Amino acid sequence: MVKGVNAPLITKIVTDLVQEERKIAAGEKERAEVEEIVFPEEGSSEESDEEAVEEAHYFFPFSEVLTYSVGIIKPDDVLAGRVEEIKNKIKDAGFDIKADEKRMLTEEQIRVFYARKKEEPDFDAFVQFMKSGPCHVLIITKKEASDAIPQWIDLHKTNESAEPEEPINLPGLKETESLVNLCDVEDSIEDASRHLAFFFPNFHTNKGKHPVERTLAIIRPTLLKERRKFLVFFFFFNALFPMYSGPTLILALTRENAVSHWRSLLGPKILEEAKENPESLRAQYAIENVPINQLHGSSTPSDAQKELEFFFPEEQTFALIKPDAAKTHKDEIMKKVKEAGFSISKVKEQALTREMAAHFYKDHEGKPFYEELVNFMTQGPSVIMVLSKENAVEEWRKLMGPTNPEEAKKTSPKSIRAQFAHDILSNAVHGSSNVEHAERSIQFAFGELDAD
Ligand SMILES: Nc1ncnc2c1ncn2[C@@H]1O[C@H](COP(=O)(O)OP(=O)(O)OP(=O)(O)O)[C@@H](O)[C@H]1O
Repeated sequence: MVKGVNAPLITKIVTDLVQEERKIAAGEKERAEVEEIVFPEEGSSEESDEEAVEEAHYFFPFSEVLTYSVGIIKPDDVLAGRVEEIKNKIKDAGFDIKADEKRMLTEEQIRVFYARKKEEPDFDAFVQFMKSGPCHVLIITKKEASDAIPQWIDLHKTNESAEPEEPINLPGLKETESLVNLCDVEDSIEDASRHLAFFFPNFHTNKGKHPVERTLAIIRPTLLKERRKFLVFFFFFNALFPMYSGPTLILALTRENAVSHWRSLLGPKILEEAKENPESLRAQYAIENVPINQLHGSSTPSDAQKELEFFFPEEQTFALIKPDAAKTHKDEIMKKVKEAGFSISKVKEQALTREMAAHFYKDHEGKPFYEELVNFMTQGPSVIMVLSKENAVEEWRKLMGPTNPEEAKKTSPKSIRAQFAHDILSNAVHGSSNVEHAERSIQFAFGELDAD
């Protein structure tokens, strides 16, 4: 019970507010402007423009490095169930594993990868050994923005030059084990990129002359309300994922050196200083009698990363290329995945067990096509992937297209199912239907089962 309050007045206020909300929802009234959120500006990270430019070459997103290596875990270690252990040691040594595929290597692949050893007397026997069982082919990167390869070279060199009794040891490795012994990696950057193209033709490393970078741009409420035409400007950037958060427009802008480029277009953050440069956007779009600048841009690539992760968090989904499509259209489908902007966080080729197929399709148990579906899904290797992107679950479903390829051809002719599906059962790809399913499937396919 509330005492000492003007109940009729409170009732009136609440009723008025509800009425107002209804009018806003019906589009009859505009919402009153809310107090502006002030974002930390460049001052929070006192870095010069030069430094920002300097840092900008570590292309965004997510501090990925430009150099990748291909590593091979040999059949004896795979047979002995040591793959996870070796992968963990690679990670503990500061490397990141971008992809992992279990494969039977062909003689050609072995001879190409180990070309540097071809003069060794027992090379043919070694090739036969490598063909004796499945290997794990890894894409390895260094986590920080530094080159992955030199560290492998260092390890290799140290290993070769050291006394035989004193192999280099990394923490956690047995005396006779070095990373070089555990997982073969090529010696040079040139070899690395050649092998990457050879083993993972569709793995996109973003190695361009002008690496693409992203930055966050914010158009503050007052300007947004007054100058909507300003948005035309963003055609000069590749403005992705426009999102309205109340009355503020938040954009992820993409181009080479996006952070420093956007900052230089904005001009100084202090309006008085900006006005000295009338070409600057902050000067052009200053609002009379409003002392705050109307446009925000990330100060540095690392600030951009933090801000973008906050406003556009990356999502993961579970995706699978079904057995018949994996056999016939794998490369084309992987290409479409890349072109749609997904990063492939994990990938492996594996034939589903009945248990796995039943797990992925448990909602369909009892349906007339269930048995046929499980049989179909277990008939050969599938390509199993974790895909990352903003809004990944929905985006992947959109890229897959409708379940039935006949419908897909009509409504989404560019979708994977329109282009590569055979029929409603054999429809090329699978994707989780929501984030919870995706998490469970990822755990099921790459967590517990991998550890077995
Ligand atoms: N009527 C049907 N006849 C035969 N197979 C079917 C039929 N309906 C669905 N399927 C199979 O079952 C799978 C799961 O069906 P669901 O309705 O969940 O489709 P989806 O969500 O588009 O596909 P997925 O779950 O594979 O991503 C389909 O991908 C397809 O292989």
